[in-house]
Amino acid sequence: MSLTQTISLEFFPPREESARLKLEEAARRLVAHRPAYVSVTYGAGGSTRAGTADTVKFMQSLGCDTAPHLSCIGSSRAELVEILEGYRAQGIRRIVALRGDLPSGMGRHPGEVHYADELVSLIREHFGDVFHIEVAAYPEVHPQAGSASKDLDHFIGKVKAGANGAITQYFFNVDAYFDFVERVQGRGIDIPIVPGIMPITNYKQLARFSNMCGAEIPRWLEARLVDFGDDMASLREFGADFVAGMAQRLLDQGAPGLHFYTLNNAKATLAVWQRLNVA
Ligand SMILES: NC(=O)C1=CN([C@@H]2O[C@H](COP(=O)(O)OP(=O)(O)OC[C@H]3O[C@@H](n4cnc5c(N)ncnc54)[C@H](O)[C@@H]3O)[C@@H](O)[C@H]2O)C=CC1
Ligand SMILES: Nc1nc(=O)c2c([nH]1)NC[C@@H]1CN(c3ccc(C(=O)N[C@@H](CCC(=O)O)C(=O)O)cc3)CN21
Repeated sequence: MSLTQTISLEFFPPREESARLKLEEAARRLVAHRPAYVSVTYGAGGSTRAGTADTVKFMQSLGCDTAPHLSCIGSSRAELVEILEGYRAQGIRRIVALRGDLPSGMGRHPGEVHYADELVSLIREHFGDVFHIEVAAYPEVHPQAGSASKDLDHFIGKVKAGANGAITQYFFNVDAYFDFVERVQGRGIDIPIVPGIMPITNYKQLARFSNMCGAEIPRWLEARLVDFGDDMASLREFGADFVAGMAQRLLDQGAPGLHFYTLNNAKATLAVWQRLNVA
């Protein structure tokens, strides 16, 4: 790793007491390695806005630079501004600005702010440069995008609206990442685009989520993962080797850092780090 490459972590708000203890333990273990910042999801997997606020406070209590995710879908401008005012008052200076996932079965989504670029504009309009803003990027193309080029245009729109950096959807094809970065740079944009890294610990869960969010599991990788069946220990070992190999190539070929989707599980992320030589 070079000195400028950053490691950041993502957590999600727990839904119940046992999950809260798990999150707190995982966060303490991972934060000991001093990530550049941590992010906390909003609305993912049935979590609530209050859950994000609590988890954000907990991460701040550990001394972390903390970036709450903020989804705009279904919220009014006034609600979004109110949330941001609260964050500013509690010392938050970094936001991950997202559209958010559409509740399934809905057609055109309600609310006043429909896409992430409008949320970025709203933040800049009301708060100037108070917040450092990260947005999402899709090296394998967002599943709801009309085309790869339209998706790229929408990404550029978010940057022009004022985003400082981007975190990618997870992927298992390194070439897709570098192709995306090249296309963005070809449009004269040079914000850091940090690969989002998903540890592999559970094939069925990974397959379900990947199908939903449009991340491709390459055929050969899927076949290898399926082969482990119920042998979770071997699958985790193979998964950590694979993800670490990919992460190392990303760093070696110039990615500006790595953002780990920890899923509130310290072990899986630590297993990748051990193989990476970053601790
Ligand atoms: N780092 C993270 O937390 C990541 C989160 N996600 C999730 O993915 C979901 C999608 O959010 P974002 O990427 O922020 O949404 P976005 O608003 O940037 O894009 C969503 C979709 O709408 C299209 N689109 C964007 N602007 C448009 C416009 N003006 N007109 C027509 N179509 C437009 C895009 O091409 C894309 O298909 C979020 O729920 C987010 O949580 C995905 C990847 C990484
Ligand atoms: N479209 C989309 N929405 C998101 O919320 C999102 C992304 N993409 N990509 C990046 C990260 C990854 N996120 C994820 C990825 C997987 C699970 C997942 O597998 N959840 C489990 C439950 C996890 C647990 O409770 O331990 C599940 O079965 O759905 C959750 C959030 C959240 N982020």
